[in-house]
Amino acid sequence: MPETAPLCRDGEGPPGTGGVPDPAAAADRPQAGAHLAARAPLTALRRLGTGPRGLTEAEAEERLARYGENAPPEWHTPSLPRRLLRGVRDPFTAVLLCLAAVSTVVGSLGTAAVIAVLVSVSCLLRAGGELRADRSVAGLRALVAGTVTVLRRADAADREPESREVPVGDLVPGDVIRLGPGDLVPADVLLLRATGLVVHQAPLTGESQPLAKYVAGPAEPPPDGDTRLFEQPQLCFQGSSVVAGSCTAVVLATGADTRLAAGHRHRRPARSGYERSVHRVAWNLVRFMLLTPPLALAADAAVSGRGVEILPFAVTVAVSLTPEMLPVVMTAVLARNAVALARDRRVIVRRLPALHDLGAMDVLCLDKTGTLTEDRPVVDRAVGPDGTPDAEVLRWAAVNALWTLQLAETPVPDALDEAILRAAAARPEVAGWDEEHEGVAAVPFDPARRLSTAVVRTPGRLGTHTLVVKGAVEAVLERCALEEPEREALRERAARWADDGLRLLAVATAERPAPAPGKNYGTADERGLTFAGLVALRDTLTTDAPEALRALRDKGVEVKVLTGDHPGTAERTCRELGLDPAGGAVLTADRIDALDDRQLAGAAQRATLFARCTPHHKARVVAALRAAGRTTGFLGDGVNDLAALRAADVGLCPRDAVATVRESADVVFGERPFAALDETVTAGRRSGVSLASYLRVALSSNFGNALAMLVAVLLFPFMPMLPAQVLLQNLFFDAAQLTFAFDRHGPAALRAPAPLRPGEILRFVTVFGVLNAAADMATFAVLAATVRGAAGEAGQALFHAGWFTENLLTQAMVMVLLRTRGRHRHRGRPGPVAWAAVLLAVTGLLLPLTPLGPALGMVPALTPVSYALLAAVLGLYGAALAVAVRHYGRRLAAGRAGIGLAAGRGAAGRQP
Ligand SMILES: Nc1ncnc2c1ncn2[C@@H]1O[C@H](COP(=O)(O)OP(=O)(O)OP(=O)(O)O)[C@@H](O)[C@H]1O
Repeated sequence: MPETAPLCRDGEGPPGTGGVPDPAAAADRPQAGAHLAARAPLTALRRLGTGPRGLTEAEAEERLARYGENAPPEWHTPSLPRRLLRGVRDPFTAVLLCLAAVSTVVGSLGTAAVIAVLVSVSCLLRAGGELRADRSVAGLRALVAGTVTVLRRADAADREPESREVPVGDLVPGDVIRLGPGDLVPADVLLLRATGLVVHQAPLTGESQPLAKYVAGPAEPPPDGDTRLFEQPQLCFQGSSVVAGSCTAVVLATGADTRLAAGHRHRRPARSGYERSVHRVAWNLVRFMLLTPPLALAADAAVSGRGVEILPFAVTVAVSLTPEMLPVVMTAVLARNAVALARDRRVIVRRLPALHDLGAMDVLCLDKTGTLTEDRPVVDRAVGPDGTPDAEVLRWAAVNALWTLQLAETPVPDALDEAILRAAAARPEVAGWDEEHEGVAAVPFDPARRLSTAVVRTPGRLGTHTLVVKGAVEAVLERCALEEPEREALRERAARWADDGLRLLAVATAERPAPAPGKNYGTADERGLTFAGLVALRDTLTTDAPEALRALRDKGVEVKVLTGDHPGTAERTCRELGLDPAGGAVLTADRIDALDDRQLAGAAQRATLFARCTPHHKARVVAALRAAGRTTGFLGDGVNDLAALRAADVGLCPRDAVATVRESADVVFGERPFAALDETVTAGRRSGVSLASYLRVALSSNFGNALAMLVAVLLFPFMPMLPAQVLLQNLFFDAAQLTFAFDRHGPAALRAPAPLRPGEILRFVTVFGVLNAAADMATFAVLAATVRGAAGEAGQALFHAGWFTENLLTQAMVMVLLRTRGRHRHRGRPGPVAWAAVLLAVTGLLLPLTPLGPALGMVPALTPVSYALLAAVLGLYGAALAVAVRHYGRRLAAGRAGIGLAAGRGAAGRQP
């Protein structure tokens, strides 16, 4: 807050109008917010057919029927046709459609028809899967839907409104609501009163700097155009969040009429880290696919002089590279794990792809208060400047808590204020504290300033006001008129108590002459204060936190604590949790400030505890960890955690977190977070491992086949497989791969974070693709040597049948052997992938024998010698695959350990 920022005076809001709604005047449509905002609050209230005391229940009900539910735009899921259209925009589908067009032009209608079937099946499966997944997420979202504090009256005769919580969806234009720190602005609203209000409007404007909002004076010019509208001080919009301060406001527009809904229609959701990795792999493949037909044509023309007659085959090779089932498997895996988490552990995954990031997470940052502690602190003692018990200190602390709560109209007190009010109410030595003072002005608690201020009339001294300031020890002491040694001694006492695990608040007061009418208090008045004393509070650790954090560390997730609290208190908490803060040095906010981003990336990796953090520090630390290549999660519950939560790869919060945090989090825990943390991470890993398995299997098999076909077309004077055969076996392989969505994994595969590294996947695909192509080449050699008259039509039909069978058998083998990375094999009953592989192998063996075989140009009349030789090729390929997978798994493990060591050493060498 700037030094001159005003402290709001009580009663600055519009005077009451009697609140009788004027139905005849309620002609303004709710979306006409701009011109309503240009009017004085009273005129706007009248136009909306409401008053400062809100609507009656009957009016609210009638308006709800008229304007509909106040559902945020992201709750509206697109229809099936819209999803189908979106599926066509997928790069693979687009390439397939281009290839179908080329096939049609060159007269290969069969190929075009099969591609069309492939595209339709994959688009339908994908759209259906997405629809199901979105429905589940919408259902889960409803479980964490927020509420808002609204003023409503039972009927028109009822003069005093009741302030109560209603679901955000029930809000209607004309409702009068109250918002406090951490609240999400639930609709487009016009401020009636505001105290120190600061909102974050990034979801609407992209502007990351929070903006002060206040009730504009009559001299303010009216708004013109949308950009100005967001800057209007008296307007707040759905989707913004309250960073600090509080307000009473009237609802102008809800649901589809809000500015957020209007903007949302044109916005695409941002991609998660995991989605970006998949996208990178996909684009590499698309490039290869686009290169394939011209390459095949050119090479064939050079070697055997054939022309465009091989184009259908070249197109088919490109088609066979596509992992058509990628979107389907991805959506199905995510939805399945998310639904299981919600059902079994009451964990709600609000953004499905976040589950992958959770699986890849290797560092989890936690805020202390409310997450690691129970958030029900109790006052332990209150002492004066000399360290002896002093009831006056508790009295002033309670006065501050009461009046900041009342004047700032914060909907609920925070845990520390609540504890102070409880203690003051229970102690006879401070009896009457709540009647002695009358509040004048207040600035509620702000985590960036770390203090709150109330101004009260001084009893018995007309024209004198008392400023009561309460907050973090350092923040209050630096505003007190103290000699340096005295200040230092107080700091040391606070540090000693903090080491004992006590949470400390300092209290200071100052008497000031009441300002002249029209003049406000400013933050500059919070100087030269008289130190009153310290209030010490005790907080207990969440019982299941130590065990859950140990389990997490055993799974390779590093734990770091980021807190606004005193380093001593936080260090003690860390020790009780089994974390060793001293091992990596405690980073306090002032040390963080002294580091640039690069230095912070190193220091943040080493430290376990970050104390005295403002929201900005927490976000910087999270961003620094991400910049250092760590997949970072953040678990927090307060408004001071919001920026960090948004900066993290994956944001987590408990269900009772403040509304903005709940809306920004990717994962919301329905019950105690630590009871379900382990399983949530495991579910994330399960989906990450499933998807990586699918990519490994699909891509290396497709790549190997394409490579073999390209070489074969150059070696043989005929096509090694007819386009229809390639596409059919592609279809069978695709169908079998759908089972990856239901794959089971052994504990070993889930023991470490499961990131998707595009480079690693592409290297794997290249190595195993070449191995696959080598097996195919060996098959060609066997068939060429044993099939007599291969150049003739009958010989070709034999050749095709032989390769068709061998190809499906190798694909089945790849599904089983490349599914895991050697060491991670799941032991026990065969899972769905194994069964699908068996079915695929049986199809490969039997299909050429059915009437479909000859219809597709295959005659399976191979000699026993051919069969024996093909079996030998398969056996050798299987053995080579098993050895390569084992070797690869070992190298990967060694490489990761090496990387880990190197990073650790490097980081240790760089001191900030
Ligand atoms: N209601 C309050 N009034 C005055 N001072 C407060 C109040 N709440 C917190 N403080 C002070 O401000 C400091 C920072 O508070 P903040 O809410 O940012 O973090 P925290 O609650 O200490 O920890 P965490 O970041 O783990 O949630 C607190 O340690 C405390 O000293």
